[in-house]
Amino acid sequence: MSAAPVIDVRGMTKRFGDKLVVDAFDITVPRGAIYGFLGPNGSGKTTTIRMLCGLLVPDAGEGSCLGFDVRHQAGEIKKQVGYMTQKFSLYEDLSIRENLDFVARMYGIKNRKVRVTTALEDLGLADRAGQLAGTLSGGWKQRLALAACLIHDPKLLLLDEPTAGVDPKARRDFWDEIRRLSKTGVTVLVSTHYMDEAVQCDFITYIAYGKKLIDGPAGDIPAIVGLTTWRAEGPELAALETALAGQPGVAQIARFGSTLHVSGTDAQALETTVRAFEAKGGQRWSLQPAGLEEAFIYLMAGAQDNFSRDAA
Ligand SMILES: Nc1ncnc2c1ncn2[C@@H]1O[C@H](COP(=O)(O)OP(=O)(O)OP(=O)(O)O)[C@@H](O)[C@H]1O
Repeated sequence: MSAAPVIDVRGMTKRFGDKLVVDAFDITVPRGAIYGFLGPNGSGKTTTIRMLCGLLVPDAGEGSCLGFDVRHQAGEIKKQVGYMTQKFSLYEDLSIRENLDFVARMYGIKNRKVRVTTALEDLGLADRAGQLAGTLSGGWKQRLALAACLIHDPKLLLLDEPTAGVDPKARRDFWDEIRRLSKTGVTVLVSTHYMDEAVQCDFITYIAYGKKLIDGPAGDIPAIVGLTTWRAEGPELAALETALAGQPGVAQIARFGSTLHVSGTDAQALETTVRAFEAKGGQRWSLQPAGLEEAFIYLMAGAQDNFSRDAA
């Protein structure tokens, strides 16, 4: 029997004043999946996550999270979800151990001391358990935050831009941990602005202005976005890039190592442009299977603050 989805909601809607921040959002997240949540700043990702874990009451919409009704069983959901907020939300003037112990107390964990000690060991921080959280680097703070949101063994992790501002090595370590958790059956919904994180997800959903625009298995996203990509190799790529900008069919030019990937959604117009450049000689051109990287760059290229016009 296939397991029921861990999140299954429809029509989730939230307004703040007269601003429609999340507009009839649907999502179905299978058990054990890593689901990437992408979108420009201010597109409603945090608001959606907060509705899913019972911290915000939706104005409309229905469904379940971990088998509990999102509208009427928020208390149950909160107990069983691990939510890592965008901003470090632990106590900077408590030590690492004290922070974990505090969170473990809140969840009423049995064998609290043992659990905290295990979490410290898993975190690689057992030697520095007495260090104040406020003195940790960004990467270690993020690991501490992850350990805190795992202390009650949640079956669902909601991670809101968990690696913003941490270095690539810490990000890789973090993702190794996320993949390990996913293999044990933990389900993960993670919002991100990073391509190297998006490519690690099994599914991706993309929202803008509170509306879902794209949703599907990560491998299907390039086809859904509908990009055609041509690859140019050879000398003088910087000059080529400048010359290509704004040409018919060229929506995006991205440098990948020593090649240029030129993409657009109008395959015909793009090919006409590419053939014209090819005829001039200089670079070798080949059609490149559409990849998630190009699709991600394309989606995020329009990523300005969605509601910035309202702030004026
Ligand atoms: N409590 C609130 N009261 C009023 N407006 C809010 C509130 N919370 C969020 N907003 C607004 O709702 C919109 C969506 O915000 P949200 O934080 O959900 O977006 P986001 O996609 O998570 O953004 P980011 O990627 O920058 O974290 C923004 O315009 C934000 O200013």
